[in-house]
Amino acid sequence: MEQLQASLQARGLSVSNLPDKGRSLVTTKDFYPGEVIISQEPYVFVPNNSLTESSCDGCFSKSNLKKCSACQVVWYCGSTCQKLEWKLHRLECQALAKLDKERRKSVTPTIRMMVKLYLRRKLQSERVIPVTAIDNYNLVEQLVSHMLDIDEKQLVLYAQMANLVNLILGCPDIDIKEIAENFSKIACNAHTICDSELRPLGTGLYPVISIINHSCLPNSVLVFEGRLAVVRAVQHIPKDAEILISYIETATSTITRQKTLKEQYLFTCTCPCCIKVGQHDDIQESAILEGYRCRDNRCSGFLLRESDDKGFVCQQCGLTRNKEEIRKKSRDIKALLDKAPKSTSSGNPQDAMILYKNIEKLQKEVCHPFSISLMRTWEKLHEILVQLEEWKEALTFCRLTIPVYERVYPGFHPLLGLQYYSCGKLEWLLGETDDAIKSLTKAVDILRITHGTNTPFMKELLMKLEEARAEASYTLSCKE
Ligand SMILES: C[S@@+](CC[C@H](N)C(=O)[O-])C[C@H]1O[C@@H](n2cnc3c(N)ncnc32)[C@H](O)[C@@H]1O
Repeated sequence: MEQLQASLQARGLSVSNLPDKGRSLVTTKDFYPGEVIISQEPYVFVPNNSLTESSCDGCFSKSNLKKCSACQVVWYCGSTCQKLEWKLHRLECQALAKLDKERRKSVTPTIRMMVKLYLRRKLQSERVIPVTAIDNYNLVEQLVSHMLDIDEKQLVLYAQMANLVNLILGCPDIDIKEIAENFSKIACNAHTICDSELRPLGTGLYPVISIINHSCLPNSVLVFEGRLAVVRAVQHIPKDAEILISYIETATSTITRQKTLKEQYLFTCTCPCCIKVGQHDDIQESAILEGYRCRDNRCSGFLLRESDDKGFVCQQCGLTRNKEEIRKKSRDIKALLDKAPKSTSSGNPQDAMILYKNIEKLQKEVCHPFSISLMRTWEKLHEILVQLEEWKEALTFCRLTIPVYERVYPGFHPLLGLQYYSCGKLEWLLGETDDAIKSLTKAVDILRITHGTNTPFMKELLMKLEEARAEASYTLSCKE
C-alpha cells in the first residue's frame, strides 16, 4: 500500500477511505479537461471470444487469425502478439491442452480470466514477470468482493466455476473459496475493454483503475487504447477531489440506473443525479425517457399515471391516454423487438430494416419523442442503413438521435462525440460539406477531451475535418 501511495503521489493522486464507498482515488493536485489522470495495463485480460467469433489474444484483431495448435482454444493474429503473450500462455496452454474436447468448450472468457490470474500470480511470485507498485497480486487481494452480499444461487455458480478453474490449473492446494471470491471480485471490478468507438472487445482487470468509484455525473472518463486503460478528466478537477467515472450506460431513468448499480455493483448510488430520485424534476425526466407520449401529436407533454390507475394524463395539455390502448401497442412493439435478433443475425439487412421501421412506427405512437427506446431504434436503423449503403436515410436517423443524446449525456461524453462523428462522416460522403464541418468540429471538441489527440482514431478524425475545411475553402475560392 505504501508503494502504491508513493507511485500515485508522483501522479498527483492518493487512495483514501470514504465511509460509504470504501477506497477512493483522490487528487492531490488540479487536473484539467482532457488531461490523463492515470493509465494502466491490465493485470489480466481476455478477448470476448465465443464459439462463433474469435479475436487475437494480444490485440483483439479479428483478421489473419490462427489458432494455437497446442491448446486449440486461443487465437493470435501473428507471431508478434503470440511472442508478447508467450510467458503466460505457455503455462495456460499446457493446462488447456490437457483438457478433453468437450471440457475445452466450457472454457469461457471468464474462466480463462481466472486461470490467467492465478498463472500470472505464479509467474510474478517466481519473478519470471516483474512486480511493480501498480502491477502486483496484492492489489487484486485488496479489491472488494461483496461476498457477504451476493445471493446463494450466485455463490453456487461461482463455486462450480471455481472447481473448473481448479481442474484446469491442476493445483489442488488452491482454495476453491478464494477462487469463488475472485470471481465475485471480477464481477464488480473488471472493466469491459472497448475500441475507440466504444465497441466491446474484451474484459480486463485493472486493480488501480478499480479503486475509482462511480458517479452517474462523473468528472472523468475511462477509454482504452488497445488494452491500455486511460482515465481522462472531462472537467476541471480541483485538488482533494474524488476521481469518479461511470460504470454504466447513464442514458436511463434514475430508477433504472440505481437498479443496475445495485444488481451488478451492490451499492446504492447517491451521486448528485441519484439523490434527486422521486423529486418532481426526476419524475418528469423519467417519464420523458422511459414513458409515453401525448395522444395529441402536436403536444410534447409527458404523461403520468392517473390517480385511479386507469390511464395516463398529459402534464401539459391534460389529455388522457387509456392504459389498455398503451398496453396493447407496447405488447405489439415487444413482439416485433423479440423477432429483431433473429432478423439482424439472419444476415439480411433489408429484412432487418423493414422490421425496425415497423417498430419505429409503433414506438412513435406510444413513446415520448425523447424516449430512449425510440432512440435505440433510430440507432439500429442508422446502423442497418449504413450497412445497406443508404447514406441519405442513414443520416436522417443519425440526426434524429442527436437531440436525445444531447439531453441524456453531459457535454463531454464520448458517445455524444462519436454520434457527431457518425453524422459528420455521412454528411461528408453526401457532399454536405458545411454540415460535415459543423458535425466534425463538434466531434473533435468532445473527443479530444475524452480520447486525447494522439491515437490513430483521433488522427483520422482530425484529418477528415481538415479535408472538409480545405474543400469548403476551395469551393468558396472557386465561387469568388
Ligand atoms: C470498482 S470498486 C471501487 C473501489 C472500491 N470502493 C474499493 O474499496 O475497492 C466498486 C465498488 O465500490 C463501491 N462503490 C463504487 N462507487 C460507489 C458509490 N458511488 N457509492 C457507494 N459505493 C460505491 C461499491 O461497493 C462497488 O461495488
